[in-house]
Amino acid sequence: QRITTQTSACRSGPTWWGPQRQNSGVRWNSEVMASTAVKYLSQEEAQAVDQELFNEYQFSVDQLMELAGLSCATAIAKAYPPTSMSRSPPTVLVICGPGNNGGDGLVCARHLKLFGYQPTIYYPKRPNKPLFTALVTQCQKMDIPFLGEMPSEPMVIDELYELVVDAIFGFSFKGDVREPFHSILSVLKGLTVPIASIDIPSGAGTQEVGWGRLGPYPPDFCPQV
Ligand SMILES: NC(=O)C1=CN([C@@H]2O[C@H](COP(=O)(O)OP(=O)(O)OC[C@H]3O[C@@H](n4cnc5c(N)ncnc54)[C@H](O)[C@@H]3O)[C@@H](O)[C@H]2O)[C@@H](O)CC1
Repeated sequence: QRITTQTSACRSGPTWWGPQRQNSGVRWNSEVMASTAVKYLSQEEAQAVDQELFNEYQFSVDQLMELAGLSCATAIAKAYPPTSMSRSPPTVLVICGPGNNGGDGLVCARHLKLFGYQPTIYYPKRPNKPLFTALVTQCQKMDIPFLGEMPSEPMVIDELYELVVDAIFGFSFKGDVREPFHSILSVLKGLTVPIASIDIPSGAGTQEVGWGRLGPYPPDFCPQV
C-alpha cells in the first residue's frame, strides 16, 4: 500500500509535487496537502507495513532501503529535473540521520549522482553496522564527498546547493530533537532552497499531530516510500 501510494503520487503529479517554494512562494502547508488525493500513512501504519514486508513477504532491510532510496531519487528527479536547475550538474546536499531514514538518504545520493546531480553528504552520526558502512563505501567509490561539518549559516547552504534532501529522521523519531540534529534542523529552517524530506519531515509530528502544525520547518515535498 505504501509503495503504491508513492508511485501513484509520482504519476499523477499533484499540485505540490514541484519546486513551489522557489518559484511561487507557496510554502508547504495543510492547504496544499488537502488539495491532493494522496493518502499519507500514520506512524503506526507505516511501521505495520514495514513489519508485514519483513515478516510475511520476507524482504530484507537492505532490499527495502535500496527501493526507498531509488524511489526518492526518482521523485526528486521528476520534481526538480537537472535541466530545470541553474547549475550543471545541479548541486544537492543530502543530510543523513542515524537510522534507516539516513540509510535511505545514502542510497538516494548514489542514485542522484547517476541521474546527473552532484550530491554531497553530511552524515554526522554513523551507526557501526555493516549495512551502513557498506552504503558509505559505495558513495565514496562514486566520488560523492562527505562534509566534515555542517555549514552553520543557511546562507552558505543556499549559495552552495540548489536542493537539500532531508534524510534525518523517519517514522521512529520521538521526543525532543537532540543534538547535533537540533542545530541542523535550525539551519534548515532558514533555507530558501527547496527541501525534499524522505518519508516525513524530520523532527515533525506524524499524521495524528497534523501536517499543518509541523515542527521546525516546512519541506517542499515529501516522497513517502
Ligand atoms: N523497515 C524499515 O526499517 C525500513 C525503513 N526505511 C526508512 O527508515 C525509516 C525508519 O527507520 P528507523 O526505524 O531506523 O528510524 P529513523 O531513521 O526514523 O530514526 C531512528 C534514529 O533516530 C534517533 N532518534 C529518534 N528520536 C530522536 C530524537 N528526538 N533526537 C535525536 N535522535 C533521535 C534514534 O536514536 C535512531 O538512531 C523510515 O521512515 C524509512 O525512511 C527504509 O529504509 C526501508 C526499510
